[in-house]
Amino acid sequence: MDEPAIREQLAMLGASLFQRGYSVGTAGNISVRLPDGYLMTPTNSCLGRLDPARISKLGSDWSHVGGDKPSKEVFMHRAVLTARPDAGAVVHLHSTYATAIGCLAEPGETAPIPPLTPYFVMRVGRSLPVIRYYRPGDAAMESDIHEASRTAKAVLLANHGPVVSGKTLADAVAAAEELEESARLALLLRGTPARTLTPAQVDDLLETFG
Ligand SMILES: O=C(O)[C@@H](O)C(=O)COP(=O)(O)O
Ligand SMILES: [Zn+2]
Repeated sequence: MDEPAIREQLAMLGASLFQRGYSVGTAGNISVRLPDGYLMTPTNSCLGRLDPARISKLGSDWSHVGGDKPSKEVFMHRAVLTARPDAGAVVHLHSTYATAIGCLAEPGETAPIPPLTPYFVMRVGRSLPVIRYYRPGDAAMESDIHEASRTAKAVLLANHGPVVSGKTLADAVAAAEELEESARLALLLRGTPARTLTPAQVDDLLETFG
């Protein structure tokens, strides 16, 4: 896909997330890797009303080269995209159930959502590291997120929300949606003797689809 098509897709998927309640107000931000840099949602923009032409463009050195002022979370996105060379996009949301889990889990935990269903394992993977609280936009979060992202497709920011990567923008959005539904399921089943997938079943999924 060329850059104009990616800009259109970003606006379309942002609107889709917004319309289905995965993002409210001006919460969340999205980045996409390009051959010559990155696209990023502008700061204080609503994912539901992105103008493709005004989406921020950053150069390969992450400097702002076009469009509106980028999200204040450039460091968050840079942390993931530099740790995961195969990742083409990053989606950060404040989706309700994942954020709730991020308020319950201890920083340092790596599996705050149990492997209840195959699709969670297939989309998000074995681990979802919980990163300690940082003030939104704090550049200090970059090294923690970078380190955790070397071995995890997604991380959960304590008391803030999920940060999810994917090979493509569509993959990252699908994984963010799956993470939210799995968080919802985990909270629905909290305190019950729900059966989880076994380690062997998780291994089998990752070997087959990972
Ligand atoms: O939580 C925050 O403030 C940010 O992480 C966020 O979600 C929106 O910030 P901008 O992308 O700068 O609008
Ligand atoms: Zn945020």
